[in-house]
Amino acid sequence: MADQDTLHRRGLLFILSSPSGAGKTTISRMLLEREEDIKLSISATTRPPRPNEVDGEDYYFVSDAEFDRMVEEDDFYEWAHVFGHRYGTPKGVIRKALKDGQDFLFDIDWQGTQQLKQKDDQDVVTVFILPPSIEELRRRLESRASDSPDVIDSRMERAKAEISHWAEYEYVVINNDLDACFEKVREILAAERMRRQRQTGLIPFVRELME
Ligand SMILES: Nc1nc2c(ncn2[C@@H]2O[C@H](COP(=O)(O)OP(=O)(O)O)[C@@H](O)[C@H]2O)c(=O)[nH]1
Ligand SMILES: Nc1ncnc2c1ncn2[C@@H]1O[C@H](COP(=O)(O)OP(=O)(O)O)[C@@H](O)[C@H]1O
Repeated sequence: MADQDTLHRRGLLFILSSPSGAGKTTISRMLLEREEDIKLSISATTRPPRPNEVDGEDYYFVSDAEFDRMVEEDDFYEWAHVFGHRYGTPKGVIRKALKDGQDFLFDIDWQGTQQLKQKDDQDVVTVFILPPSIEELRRRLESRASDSPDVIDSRMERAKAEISHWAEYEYVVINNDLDACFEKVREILAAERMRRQRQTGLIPFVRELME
């Protein structure tokens, strides 16, 4: 947002994707806690909540019928089937807030990333988080202890498919040491905020020099 050290600029859509278990939820939470002026884009999903999840904070947990209605009413920027459930990004206030310089964080998969890039390539920044190894990915999924062994197996299969899309992203960061990974993600955000194309206003002395 505009202050004495920054020019007025458009907001950006900061997308973090990773195979399930690589750490994007953890990194998203750190970013929202420690970084000012970025809001989470909260998705709607037909998946049931996990015990620690809160409706309206982690997701909008909706029924199949409600999701159908939202699709019919064109309420989504994009939506996709993932693990047998549906997930979508409600348009809500996003478009207007971008103009005012509000940044949004998206924790979405490669399908959603492709759709958002098609709709709004200039505002999108894409970051892919990789685990240090496949074995470590399985360990993390097991340590999260929120899924049955069958679900973990299917998440591992899906992880391999998700990883095959890594080359479609602008940035790739390996989540080995959590704090180091977080700092890299934060540096990407800081640099992207300063891109000249995002600046929509000139400070007076620059405008005078341009005249
Ligand atoms: N396309 C799309 N994918 C989403 C959306 N919200 C979440 N996802 C993806 O759905 C997948 C499953 O999410 P979740 O059930 O929370 O498990 P997670 O793997 O622990 O994040 C993840 O890959 C998310 O990135 C959305 O709005 N659109
Ligand atoms: N760098 C890391 N080292 C060790 N464990 C991690 C690291 N990053 C995340 N984890 C743990 O791995 C599990 C999966 O992380 P999570 O953020 O839920 O992944 P995702 O959202 O990508 O599915 C969680 O239990 C989390 O605490």
